[in-house]
Amino acid sequence: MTTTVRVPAKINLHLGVGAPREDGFHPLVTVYQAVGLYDDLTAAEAPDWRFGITVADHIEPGSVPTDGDNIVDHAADLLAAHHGIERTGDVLVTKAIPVAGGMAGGSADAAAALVALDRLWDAETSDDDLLGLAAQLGSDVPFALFGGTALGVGRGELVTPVVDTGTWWWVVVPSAEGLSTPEVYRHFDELFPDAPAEPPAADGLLAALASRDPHQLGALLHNDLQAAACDLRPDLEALIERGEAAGAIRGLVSGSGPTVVFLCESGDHARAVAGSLDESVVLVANGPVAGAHVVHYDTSGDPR
Ligand SMILES: C[C@](O)(CO)[C@H](O)COP(=O)(O)OP(=O)(O)OC[C@H]1O[C@@H](n2ccc(N)nc2=O)[C@H](O)[C@@H]1O
Ligand SMILES: Nc1ncnc2c1ncn2[C@@H]1O[C@H](COP(=O)(O)OP(=O)(O)OP(=O)(O)O)[C@@H](O)[C@H]1O
Repeated sequence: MTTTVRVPAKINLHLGVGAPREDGFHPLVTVYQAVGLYDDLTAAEAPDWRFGITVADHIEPGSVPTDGDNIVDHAADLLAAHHGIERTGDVLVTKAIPVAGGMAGGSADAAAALVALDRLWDAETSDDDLLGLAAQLGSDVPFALFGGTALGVGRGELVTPVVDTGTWWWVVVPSAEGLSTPEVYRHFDELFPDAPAEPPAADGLLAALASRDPHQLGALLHNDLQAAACDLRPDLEALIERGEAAGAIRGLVSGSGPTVVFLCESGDHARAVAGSLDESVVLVANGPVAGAHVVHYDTSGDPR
C-alpha cells in the first residue's frame, strides 16, 4: 500500500505576540492562511523504517536532517507510541516549502506524516487525538491539518477555522539563509521587554478578510515578529520596500521570517510584481488552500 499526502505552507496574516509565559512559549493571537506552496509525503509499506527527502531547485540540499532527527521521524514515533505499535514504513518527502523560512515547512511535513501513517497503519486515529499529537509536535502543526484560514491562540496550537471566501494572491520571496524561530522569539523579548501579557487581537484583520478587498486586508496585515526578524536580517526591510515600489499592496515578513510575502490584487498582478523583482527565487501562490490531504492512494507501489 502507498499513499501520498500533500500539505501546504502557511503565512500569518495577523501575528500578535504577548510576553512569554512561564513555560517559555509566547501567547499568540494569530490568523493563519494556508497558501499554495506544497510538500508531498509518500509512505509505502516496508518491514522497517526508512526516510528520504528530495528538494525543489530553490531549496539547499542538506538543509533538512535525514539522520533520524527529522520532524517526520518524531511524528512517526509519536503516532506509533500512541497506538502501541512498531514504527515501519518507507517515507519520502518531496519538499518545495522553504526551509527555516517562517512558512512552517517542518510542521507541514509532521502533519502530512500523521495523516499518511495513520492510513498506512490502518490506525484510525480520531481527529481529536490527531490534533493532540500534532500540538505535541509543534505549535504550527495543528493548523497544517486544518488548512484554509484559521484563528490560532494559546501558543498557536488551538485552532478554529474562520470563514474566508476571498482568493488572495501572494508573491513569496524566500531567502537563501534561514532564520531560527527560537532566536527570533528571543530577540522579540529583547526588543519588547514590556510586551503585554495579552497579545494584540485580530478583530480588524478578520473584518478585512470578510470584505474580500485586498486593499482593506493589506492595511490590516500585522506581524509582531517582523521588527525582530528585520533587526536580525536588515536586508528584509529593503526587500519589502522594493516589492511595494514594484506595486505590491503590502509586504510582510512571514511568521518568524525570513521569507517575505507581498499581497497583490490578482494573479496577473502577482505575476507582474514577481517579474519585476530580481531576487534569485520569486514564487507566486494563492490562498486559502486545503490542509494536509490525500492525493494518491493505491494498494501496491514503491515511493521512490
Ligand atoms: C512563528 C510561528 O511560525 C507563527 O505561526 C510559530 O509561532 C512557530 O511555531 P513552531 O515552529 O511550530 O514552534 P514550536 O516548534 O512549537 O516551538 C519552537 C520554538 O519557538 C518558540 N515559540 C514557539 C511558539 C510560541 N507560541 N512561542 C514561542 O516562544 C519557542 O522558543 C519554541 O521552543
Ligand atoms: N521535514 C523538515 N522540513 C524542514 N525542516 C526540518 C524538517 N525536519 C526537521 N527540520 C529542521 O527544522 C528547522 C526549522 O525548519 P522549518 O522549515 O519548519 O522552519 P520554519 O518554516 O521557519 O518553521 P515555523 O514557520 O513553523 O517557525 C530546519 O532548520 C531543520 O533543521
